[in-house]
Amino acid sequence: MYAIGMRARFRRITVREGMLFQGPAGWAEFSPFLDYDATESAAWLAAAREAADIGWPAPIRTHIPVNVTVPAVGPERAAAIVRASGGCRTAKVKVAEPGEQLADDIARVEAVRDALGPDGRIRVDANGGWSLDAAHKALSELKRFDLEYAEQPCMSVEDLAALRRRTDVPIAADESIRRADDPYRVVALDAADIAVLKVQPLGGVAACLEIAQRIGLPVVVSSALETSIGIAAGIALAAALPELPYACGLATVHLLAADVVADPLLPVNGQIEVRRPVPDPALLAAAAADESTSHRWRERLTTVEAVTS
Ligand SMILES: O=C(O)CCC(=O)C1=CC=C[C@@H](O)[C@@H]1C(=O)O
Ligand SMILES: [Mg+2]
Repeated sequence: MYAIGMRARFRRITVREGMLFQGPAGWAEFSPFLDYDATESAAWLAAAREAADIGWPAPIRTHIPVNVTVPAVGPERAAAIVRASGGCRTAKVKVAEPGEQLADDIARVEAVRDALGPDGRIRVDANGGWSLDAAHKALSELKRFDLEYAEQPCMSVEDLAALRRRTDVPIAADESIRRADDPYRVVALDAADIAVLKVQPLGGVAACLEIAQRIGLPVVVSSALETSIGIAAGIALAAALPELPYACGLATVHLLAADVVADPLLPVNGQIEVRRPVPDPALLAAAAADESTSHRWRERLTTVEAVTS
Protein backbone atom coordinates (compact mmCIF):
# COMPACT_ATOMS: atom_id res chain seq x y z
CA MET A 1 0.00 0.00 0.00
CA TYR A 2 1.31 3.42 -0.85
CA ALA A 3 0.33 6.99 0.07
CA ILE A 4 2.14 9.78 -1.83
CA GLY A 5 1.47 13.52 -1.62
CA MET A 6 0.51 15.50 -4.74
CA ARG A 7 2.70 18.47 -5.71
CA ALA A 8 -0.45 20.47 -6.51
CA ARG A 9 -4.06 19.71 -5.67
CA PHE A 10 -5.53 17.78 -8.59
CA ARG A 11 -9.07 16.47 -8.92
CA ARG A 12 -9.51 17.75 -5.33
CA ILE A 13 -6.87 15.17 -4.30
CA THR A 14 -3.88 16.05 -2.13
CA VAL A 15 -2.64 12.52 -1.34
CA ARG A 16 -2.72 9.65 -3.85
CA GLU A 17 -3.18 6.16 -2.41
CA GLY A 18 -3.25 2.68 -3.83
CA MET A 19 -2.01 -0.91 -3.74
CA LEU A 20 0.89 -2.44 -5.64
CA PHE A 21 1.30 -6.17 -6.07
CA GLN A 22 3.28 -8.59 -8.16
CA GLY A 23 2.07 -11.58 -10.19
CA PRO A 24 3.61 -13.93 -12.75
CA ALA A 25 3.33 -11.31 -15.52
CA GLY A 26 4.77 -8.42 -13.47
CA TRP A 27 3.91 -5.59 -11.10
CA ALA A 28 0.39 -4.17 -10.92
CA GLU A 29 -1.28 -1.09 -9.46
CA PHE A 30 -4.80 -0.99 -8.02
CA SER A 31 -5.68 2.59 -7.15
CA PRO A 32 -9.34 3.55 -7.66
CA PHE A 33 -10.02 7.07 -6.35
CA LEU A 34 -11.34 7.08 -2.80
CA ASP A 35 -14.80 8.29 -3.84
CA TYR A 36 -15.33 5.28 -6.13
CA ASP A 37 -17.54 2.49 -4.77
CA ALA A 38 -16.87 -1.23 -5.11
CA THR A 39 -18.89 -1.59 -8.33
CA GLU A 40 -17.05 1.22 -10.11
CA SER A 41 -13.70 -0.05 -8.75
CA ALA A 42 -14.20 -3.51 -10.25
CA ALA A 43 -12.77 -2.42 -13.63
CA TRP A 44 -9.70 -1.04 -11.84
CA LEU A 45 -9.12 -4.42 -10.24
CA ALA A 46 -9.54 -6.19 -13.58
CA ALA A 47 -6.81 -3.93 -15.01
CA ALA A 48 -4.48 -4.75 -12.08
CA ARG A 49 -5.13 -8.47 -12.47
CA GLU A 50 -4.33 -8.27 -16.18
CA ALA A 51 -1.03 -6.54 -15.37
CA ALA A 52 -0.10 -9.10 -12.69
CA ASP A 53 -1.40 -12.32 -14.26
CA ILE A 54 -1.67 -11.94 -18.04
CA GLY A 55 0.49 -9.09 -19.34
CA TRP A 56 0.03 -6.82 -22.34
CA PRO A 57 0.22 -7.09 -26.14
CA ALA A 58 3.53 -6.53 -27.92
CA PRO A 59 4.35 -2.85 -28.57
CA ILE A 60 4.45 -1.50 -32.11
CA ARG A 61 6.29 1.71 -31.15
CA THR A 62 9.21 2.48 -28.84
CA HIS A 63 8.30 5.98 -27.63
CA ILE A 64 5.00 7.67 -26.73
CA PRO A 65 4.57 11.44 -27.31
CA VAL A 66 2.96 12.94 -24.20
CA ASN A 67 1.38 16.17 -22.98
CA VAL A 68 2.34 18.07 -19.87
CA THR A 69 -0.65 18.26 -17.52
CA VAL A 70 -1.24 21.69 -15.97
CA PRO A 71 -3.46 21.62 -12.85
CA ALA A 72 -5.69 24.57 -11.86
CA VAL A 73 -2.77 26.69 -10.65
CA GLY A 74 -1.98 30.39 -11.16
CA PRO A 75 -0.41 31.63 -14.42
CA GLU A 76 3.21 31.86 -13.18
CA ARG A 77 3.13 28.34 -11.82
CA ALA A 78 1.41 27.06 -14.99
CA ALA A 79 4.21 28.52 -17.13
CA ALA A 80 6.86 27.02 -14.85
CA ILE A 81 5.24 23.57 -15.11
CA VAL A 82 5.34 23.79 -18.91
CA ARG A 83 9.00 24.87 -18.89
CA ALA A 84 9.93 21.96 -16.57
CA SER A 85 7.93 19.39 -18.56
CA GLY A 86 10.74 17.41 -20.15
CA GLY A 87 10.29 18.92 -23.60
CA CYS A 88 6.53 18.41 -24.03
CA ARG A 89 5.16 20.30 -27.06
CA THR A 90 1.55 19.66 -26.03
CA ALA A 91 -0.05 20.92 -22.82
CA LYS A 92 -3.33 19.90 -21.24
CA VAL A 93 -4.69 22.68 -19.07
CA LYS A 94 -7.33 22.11 -16.39
CA VAL A 95 -10.20 24.62 -16.62
CA ALA A 96 -13.64 25.12 -15.00
CA GLU A 97 -12.26 24.36 -11.54
CA PRO A 98 -15.00 24.75 -8.89
CA GLY A 99 -14.72 28.17 -7.23
CA GLU A 100 -12.78 29.73 -10.11
CA GLN A 101 -13.89 32.12 -12.87
CA LEU A 102 -13.44 32.11 -16.63
CA ALA A 103 -10.84 34.86 -16.14
CA ASP A 104 -8.69 32.37 -14.18
CA ASP A 105 -8.89 29.89 -17.07
CA ILE A 106 -8.02 32.57 -19.60
CA ALA A 107 -5.00 33.72 -17.57
CA ARG A 108 -3.76 30.12 -17.16
CA VAL A 109 -4.19 29.20 -20.84
CA GLU A 110 -2.56 32.46 -21.93
CA ALA A 111 0.47 31.77 -19.70
CA VAL A 112 0.74 28.24 -21.11
CA ARG A 113 0.55 29.56 -24.68
CA ASP A 114 3.35 32.07 -23.92
CA ALA A 115 5.51 29.35 -22.34
CA LEU A 116 4.93 26.86 -25.20
CA GLY A 117 5.30 29.29 -28.08
CA PRO A 118 3.03 29.47 -31.13
CA ASP A 119 3.77 25.99 -32.49
CA GLY A 120 2.94 24.10 -29.26
CA ARG A 121 -0.48 22.46 -28.92
CA ILE A 122 -2.94 23.26 -26.11
CA ARG A 123 -5.94 21.22 -25.04
CA VAL A 124 -8.21 22.08 -22.11
CA ASP A 125 -10.01 19.69 -19.74
CA ALA A 126 -13.13 20.93 -17.90
CA ASN A 127 -14.07 17.57 -16.30
CA GLY A 128 -17.69 18.32 -17.17
CA GLY A 129 -17.61 21.51 -15.13
CA TRP A 130 -19.39 23.80 -17.63
CA SER A 131 -23.07 24.01 -18.55
CA LEU A 132 -23.76 24.03 -22.28
CA ASP A 133 -23.93 27.85 -22.38
CA ALA A 134 -20.88 28.32 -20.12
CA ALA A 135 -18.89 25.93 -22.32
CA HIS A 136 -19.90 27.78 -25.45
CA LYS A 137 -18.90 31.13 -23.93
CA ALA A 138 -15.63 29.77 -22.50
CA LEU A 139 -14.56 28.10 -25.74
CA SER A 140 -15.36 31.17 -27.81
CA GLU A 141 -12.96 33.12 -25.54
CA LEU A 142 -10.29 30.43 -25.17
CA LYS A 143 -10.11 29.55 -28.85
CA ARG A 144 -7.99 32.64 -29.49
CA PHE A 145 -5.14 30.65 -27.89
CA ASP A 146 -5.64 28.00 -30.60
CA LEU A 147 -7.08 24.90 -28.94
CA GLU A 148 -6.32 21.38 -30.16
CA TYR A 149 -9.51 20.16 -28.43
CA ALA A 150 -11.70 20.56 -25.35
CA GLU A 151 -11.95 17.48 -23.12
CA GLN A 152 -15.30 16.80 -21.44
CA PRO A 153 -16.46 20.43 -21.49
CA CYS A 154 -19.95 19.43 -20.24
CA MET A 155 -20.98 16.36 -18.24
CA SER A 156 -23.81 14.85 -20.30
CA VAL A 157 -23.40 13.25 -23.71
CA GLU A 158 -26.42 15.26 -24.92
CA ASP A 159 -24.68 18.53 -24.00
CA LEU A 160 -21.43 17.41 -25.66
CA ALA A 161 -23.37 16.68 -28.84
CA ALA A 162 -25.17 20.05 -28.72
CA LEU A 163 -21.93 21.93 -28.00
CA ARG A 164 -20.15 20.14 -30.83
CA ARG A 165 -22.71 21.62 -33.21
CA ARG A 166 -22.12 25.13 -31.84
CA THR A 167 -18.31 25.30 -31.77
CA ASP A 168 -15.48 24.53 -34.15
CA VAL A 169 -13.20 23.43 -31.27
CA PRO A 170 -12.97 19.61 -31.46
CA ILE A 171 -14.56 17.77 -28.51
CA ALA A 172 -12.93 14.88 -26.60
CA ALA A 173 -14.95 12.55 -24.38
CA ASP A 174 -13.40 11.29 -21.11
CA GLU A 175 -15.92 10.82 -18.27
CA SER A 176 -18.59 10.07 -20.93
CA ILE A 177 -16.55 6.96 -21.74
CA ARG A 178 -14.86 5.90 -18.50
CA ARG A 179 -17.78 6.59 -16.13
CA ALA A 180 -20.67 5.77 -18.49
CA ASP A 181 -22.87 2.68 -18.63
CA ASP A 182 -22.53 2.77 -22.40
CA PRO A 183 -19.26 4.24 -23.74
CA TYR A 184 -20.57 4.00 -27.30
CA ARG A 185 -23.34 6.57 -26.78
CA VAL A 186 -20.84 9.31 -27.68
CA VAL A 187 -20.70 7.76 -31.15
CA ALA A 188 -24.45 7.15 -31.42
CA LEU A 189 -25.08 10.84 -30.61
CA ASP A 190 -22.13 12.09 -32.66
CA ALA A 191 -20.95 13.83 -29.49
CA ALA A 192 -17.15 13.66 -29.78
CA ASP A 193 -14.21 13.88 -32.18
CA ILE A 194 -11.73 12.11 -29.87
CA ALA A 195 -11.96 9.33 -27.26
CA VAL A 196 -9.86 9.56 -24.08
CA LEU A 197 -9.10 6.06 -22.74
CA LYS A 198 -7.71 5.26 -19.30
CA VAL A 199 -6.56 1.71 -18.56
CA GLN A 200 -7.61 1.24 -14.92
CA PRO A 201 -11.14 2.72 -15.12
CA LEU A 202 -11.85 0.80 -18.33
CA GLY A 203 -10.69 -2.61 -17.12
CA GLY A 204 -7.28 -3.14 -18.68
CA VAL A 205 -5.18 -2.80 -21.83
CA ALA A 206 -7.04 -5.49 -23.81
CA ALA A 207 -10.42 -3.97 -22.89
CA CYS A 208 -9.20 -0.54 -24.05
CA LEU A 209 -7.91 -1.93 -27.34
CA GLU A 210 -11.36 -3.39 -27.96
CA ILE A 211 -13.08 -0.09 -27.11
CA ALA A 212 -10.65 1.76 -29.40
CA GLN A 213 -11.53 -0.55 -32.25
CA ARG A 214 -15.29 -0.40 -31.72
CA ILE A 215 -15.55 3.31 -30.99
CA GLY A 216 -13.92 4.29 -34.28
CA LEU A 217 -12.55 7.64 -33.01
CA PRO A 218 -8.92 8.74 -32.64
CA VAL A 219 -7.74 7.76 -29.15
CA VAL A 220 -5.75 9.67 -26.54
CA VAL A 221 -4.45 7.42 -23.74
CA SER A 222 -4.42 9.18 -20.40
CA SER A 223 -3.43 8.23 -16.87
CA ALA A 224 -5.41 7.90 -13.67
CA LEU A 225 -2.62 9.63 -11.72
CA GLU A 226 -0.74 6.45 -10.95
CA THR A 227 2.83 5.73 -9.89
CA SER A 228 5.11 4.52 -12.70
CA ILE A 229 3.74 0.99 -12.08
CA GLY A 230 0.25 2.03 -13.20
CA ILE A 231 1.56 4.40 -15.88
CA ALA A 232 3.34 1.42 -17.50
CA ALA A 233 -0.08 -0.05 -18.37
CA GLY A 234 -1.07 3.19 -20.15
CA ILE A 235 2.25 3.17 -21.97
CA ALA A 236 1.59 -0.45 -23.03
CA LEU A 237 -1.82 0.54 -24.41
CA ALA A 238 -0.43 3.56 -26.27
CA ALA A 239 2.37 1.37 -27.64
CA ALA A 240 -0.08 -1.24 -28.95
CA LEU A 241 -2.73 0.98 -30.57
CA PRO A 242 -2.73 0.75 -34.38
CA GLU A 243 -2.82 4.58 -34.66
CA LEU A 244 -1.67 7.24 -32.22
CA PRO A 245 -2.34 10.65 -33.76
CA TYR A 246 -2.23 12.72 -30.53
CA ALA A 247 0.10 13.14 -27.56
CA CYS A 248 -1.04 11.06 -24.57
CA GLY A 249 -1.82 12.25 -21.02
CA LEU A 250 0.69 9.92 -19.39
CA ALA A 251 3.27 12.40 -18.07
CA THR A 252 1.66 12.62 -14.64
CA VAL A 253 4.29 11.02 -12.41
CA HIS A 254 5.73 14.49 -11.77
CA LEU A 255 2.37 15.52 -10.24
CA LEU A 256 3.26 13.14 -7.39
CA ALA A 257 5.84 14.19 -4.80
CA ALA A 258 7.58 10.77 -5.12
CA ASP A 259 7.52 7.54 -7.10
CA VAL A 260 8.21 3.89 -6.29
CA VAL A 261 10.67 3.18 -9.11
CA ALA A 262 14.23 4.47 -9.47
CA ASP A 263 13.76 5.22 -13.21
CA PRO A 264 10.30 6.90 -13.41
CA LEU A 265 8.23 6.94 -16.60
CA LEU A 266 8.81 10.62 -17.33
CA PRO A 267 9.21 12.36 -20.69
CA VAL A 268 12.48 13.18 -22.40
CA ASN A 269 12.11 15.41 -25.48
CA GLY A 270 8.33 15.17 -24.99
CA GLN A 271 8.25 11.37 -25.23
CA ILE A 272 8.13 8.51 -22.72
CA GLU A 273 10.10 5.41 -23.57
CA VAL A 274 8.10 2.17 -23.82
CA ARG A 275 9.30 0.03 -20.90
CA ARG A 276 8.07 -1.52 -17.67
CA PRO A 277 10.03 -0.42 -14.58
CA VAL A 278 9.92 -2.38 -11.30
CA PRO A 279 9.70 -0.92 -7.78
CA ASP A 280 12.85 0.01 -5.92
CA PRO A 281 12.64 -1.55 -2.41
CA ALA A 282 13.85 1.62 -0.64
CA LEU A 283 11.40 3.88 -2.55
CA LEU A 284 8.58 1.40 -1.96
CA ALA A 285 9.33 1.51 1.77
CA ALA A 286 9.49 5.32 1.75
CA ALA A 287 6.07 5.53 0.04
CA ALA A 288 4.42 2.93 2.31
CA ALA A 289 1.07 3.95 3.77
CA ASP A 290 0.52 3.93 7.54
CA GLU A 291 -1.21 0.97 9.19
CA SER A 292 -4.75 2.40 9.21
CA THR A 293 -4.55 3.38 5.51
CA SER A 294 -3.19 -0.07 4.63
CA HIS A 295 -5.98 -1.71 6.61
CA ARG A 296 -8.57 0.40 4.74
CA TRP A 297 -7.10 -0.73 1.39
CA ARG A 298 -7.11 -4.41 2.38
CA GLU A 299 -10.79 -4.06 3.28
CA ARG A 300 -11.45 -2.22 0.05
CA LEU A 301 -9.82 -4.97 -1.99
CA THR A 302 -11.99 -7.58 -0.25
CA THR A 303 -15.15 -5.58 -1.02
CA VAL A 304 -14.21 -5.12 -4.68
CA GLU A 305 -13.27 -8.81 -5.00
CA ALA A 306 -16.73 -9.67 -3.67
CA VAL A 307 -18.46 -7.81 -6.50
CA THR A 308 -16.17 -9.27 -9.17
CA SER A 309 -16.30 -12.95 -8.24
O1 LIG B 1 -4.65 13.52 -19.30
C1 LIG B 1 -3.72 14.02 -18.63
O2 LIG B 1 -2.99 14.90 -19.09
C2 LIG B 1 -3.42 13.56 -17.24
C3 LIG B 1 -4.45 12.76 -16.53
C4 LIG B 1 -5.66 13.54 -16.11
O3 LIG B 1 -5.82 14.68 -16.49
C5 LIG B 1 -6.61 12.94 -15.24
C6 LIG B 1 -6.29 11.79 -14.58
C7 LIG B 1 -7.17 11.25 -13.62
C8 LIG B 1 -8.37 11.82 -13.35
C9 LIG B 1 -8.87 12.95 -14.07
O4 LIG B 1 -9.49 13.91 -13.28
C10 LIG B 1 -7.94 13.60 -15.06
C11 LIG B 1 -8.74 13.73 -16.35
O5 LIG B 1 -9.90 14.12 -16.27
O6 LIG B 1 -8.32 13.45 -17.46
MG1 LIG C 1 -10.24 14.30 -18.43
